[in-house]
Amino acid sequence: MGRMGLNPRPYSANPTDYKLLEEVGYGASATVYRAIYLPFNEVVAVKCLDLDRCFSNLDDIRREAQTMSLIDHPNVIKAYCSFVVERNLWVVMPFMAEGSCLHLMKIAYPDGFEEAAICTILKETLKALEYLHRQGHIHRDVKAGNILLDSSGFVKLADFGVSACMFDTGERQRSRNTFVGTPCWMAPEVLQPGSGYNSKADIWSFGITALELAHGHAPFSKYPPMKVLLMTIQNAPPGLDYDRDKKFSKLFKEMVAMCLVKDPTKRPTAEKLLKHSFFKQAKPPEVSLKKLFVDLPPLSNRVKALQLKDAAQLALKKMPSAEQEALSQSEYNRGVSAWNFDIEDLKAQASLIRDDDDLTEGKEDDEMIMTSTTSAYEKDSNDCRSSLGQPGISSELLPAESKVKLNGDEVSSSECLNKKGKIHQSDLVESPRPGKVSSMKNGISNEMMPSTSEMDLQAKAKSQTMKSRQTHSGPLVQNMVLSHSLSERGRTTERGEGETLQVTDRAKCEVRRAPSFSGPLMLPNRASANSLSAPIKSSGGFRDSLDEKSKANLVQIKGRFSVTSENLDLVKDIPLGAVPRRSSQGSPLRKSASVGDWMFDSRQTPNCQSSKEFSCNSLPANVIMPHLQNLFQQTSLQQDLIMSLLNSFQTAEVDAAQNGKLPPLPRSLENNGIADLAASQRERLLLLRITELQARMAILTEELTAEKLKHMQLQQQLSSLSIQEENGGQMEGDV
Ligand SMILES: Nc1ncnc2c1ncn2[C@@H]1O[C@H](COP(=O)(O)OP(=O)(O)OP(=O)(O)O)[C@@H](O)[C@H]1O
Repeated sequence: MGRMGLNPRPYSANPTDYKLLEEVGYGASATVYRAIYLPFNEVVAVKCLDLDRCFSNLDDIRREAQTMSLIDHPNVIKAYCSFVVERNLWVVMPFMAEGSCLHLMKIAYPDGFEEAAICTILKETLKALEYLHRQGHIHRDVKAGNILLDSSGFVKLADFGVSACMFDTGERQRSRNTFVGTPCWMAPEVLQPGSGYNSKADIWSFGITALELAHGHAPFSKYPPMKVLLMTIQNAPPGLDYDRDKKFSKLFKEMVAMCLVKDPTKRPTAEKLLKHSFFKQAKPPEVSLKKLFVDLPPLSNRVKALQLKDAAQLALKKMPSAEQEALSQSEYNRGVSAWNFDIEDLKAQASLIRDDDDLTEGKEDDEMIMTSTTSAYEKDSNDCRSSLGQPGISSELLPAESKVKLNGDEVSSSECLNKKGKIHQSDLVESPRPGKVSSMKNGISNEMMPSTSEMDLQAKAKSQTMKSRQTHSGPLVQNMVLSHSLSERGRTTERGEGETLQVTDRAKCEVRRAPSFSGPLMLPNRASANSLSAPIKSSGGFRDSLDEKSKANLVQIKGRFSVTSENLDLVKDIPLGAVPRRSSQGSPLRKSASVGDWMFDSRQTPNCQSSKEFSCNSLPANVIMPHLQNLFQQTSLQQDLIMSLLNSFQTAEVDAAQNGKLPPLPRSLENNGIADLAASQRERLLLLRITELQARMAILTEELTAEKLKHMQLQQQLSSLSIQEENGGQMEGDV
């Protein structure tokens, strides 16, 4: 790799020529440092990509770095050079002293920017997109977190981590049928692999970014990624349509609406969009943007404050993933947010969620902000405070104080609140050793939680009474997918009732690897970092475990969901409310475990009462019969689905055993050398899941049996009725 680009002043590929200073940002796979390039005594940014945490192979990364180096546009960040240092790829770039728009909003503009600033930011970003698209690139990760500002207010679009070349063929082209990007910002066509997409996907993300800049967060950003995915596909596109948006001009609303059209062919190109009247009013960046940060402390201090905030937030949420999984069992019965096996239920849930729910939650967030905002940085402190609480959960429920470790020093969240920007330089990362950057993370830990069963019970009980809806969203890590929503709520409440979270060395974990919602869908080991951003790739894990028949019928793979043409038709035909959920009891038929045939159990022959019920039934048989058939069909379908899920779990276990691998261990435990404990916990959890599925299958089987029985009885009644009718007819004839 080495030197790249057309820069007349070449930068060396020697890591010792760079003095890494403080951290100024981190993403899903990278940490960014302010650095000095010693030969020129020039400030640069060095992005240290942890190659172990990247999905791409080295060739892809090399290509991306090459792409960055060939960029030549004032609104697109270019790479001066890049080179490998141990297991990291260092990419040297211009330093953007004010960081990303996302950082800025998180620190000082939690409700978004005013329209004039948004207009300028968007126009500059659009110029970057217009250039990239003209060069044949799709950026694929347009969002506020990737729009950087320098000290003059100039705007540059960053992060080619997931960009693609429109002219690519073969493998790389095919990879564009996978999920790449960050769920909230992803266009519907990107979320539906197989349909393919092009530069218009960036226009959708651009529209979402406009909403993000207007509100301080992207639409749906508080929901788990899988829900975001469904909402993006099924709901009407978001827009500037609510009361809170009255302050925005018609032109702005119109421009956003043009971008957020589900049919990509109906979206304008970047070139055309730039000509929209909204952008005619844009002021130069140095006029409308510089004032946004003029009163703020230096970027490194802001980043530090955000890290503390993340850490405090994490301290409230974090627990060993095995515990999280166990906790989520109750929720899993019903069909959880991320791992929802009941597609119809999930669709219904998604369609019930309105964007203005976000608004309500936002207000709840705001209500938790404690003090008035006398200075921009004080705002951050307040923001920090607000982030400590789960939206909708009152401050009394929060622990008295949560402590985090920052570079070895224990810092309490209240200190974070009181610091008001006065973070001592000594707190800062000084100069990480080349190649060791990924290990220099702020540690945070929490005390071991109560036992799984205890927690589960309490979470179950408390989740019933919690009014607030789960509002996190975040990385869909394979081992953590069961951990969201209800379980989180239960846990938070529980902690709120007197449990003071403490830091122990035993359960250290990395702040940026925490399950932060509104983040990426990701595979295990993929770090969630930017809190609000990271790539998403389909796991395909579930697909692999489908049987051959299912594979043959496979029409779509959506993350962990595989929809087959077979079950698609059936699912389509099932009326939503008709799916039987209760368990019927006393079935006379039992499934033989050995042969799988239906056996009649004489001890459980229905009593007279039930027969009477049937005979008293005033509904004619021809009305009941189709309904029963329908129920029968649904129950069979559910049984099939459960069987295939069960198979998939078993296959996964067998595979793991054959490969000598267990499912990935919870990172915090792994780090603390108690991997064995974690492995056995995971085994227990898998067994639990299997048992639960089996129990569910047994219930469904019983229901099926009951329906079959009713069917038989109705048939008997029908035949006796027809015999009676025949006899009656004959008697009339005789008379
Ligand atoms: N040149 C730069 N100057 C200053 N800050 C930067 C620079 N590049 C990146 N950053 C900061 O670092 C953060 C992470 O960088 P980046 O987005 O490139 O990492 P990433 O791992 O690709 O993240 P993600 O995949 O989550 O988008 C940015 O959001 C920004 O705040």
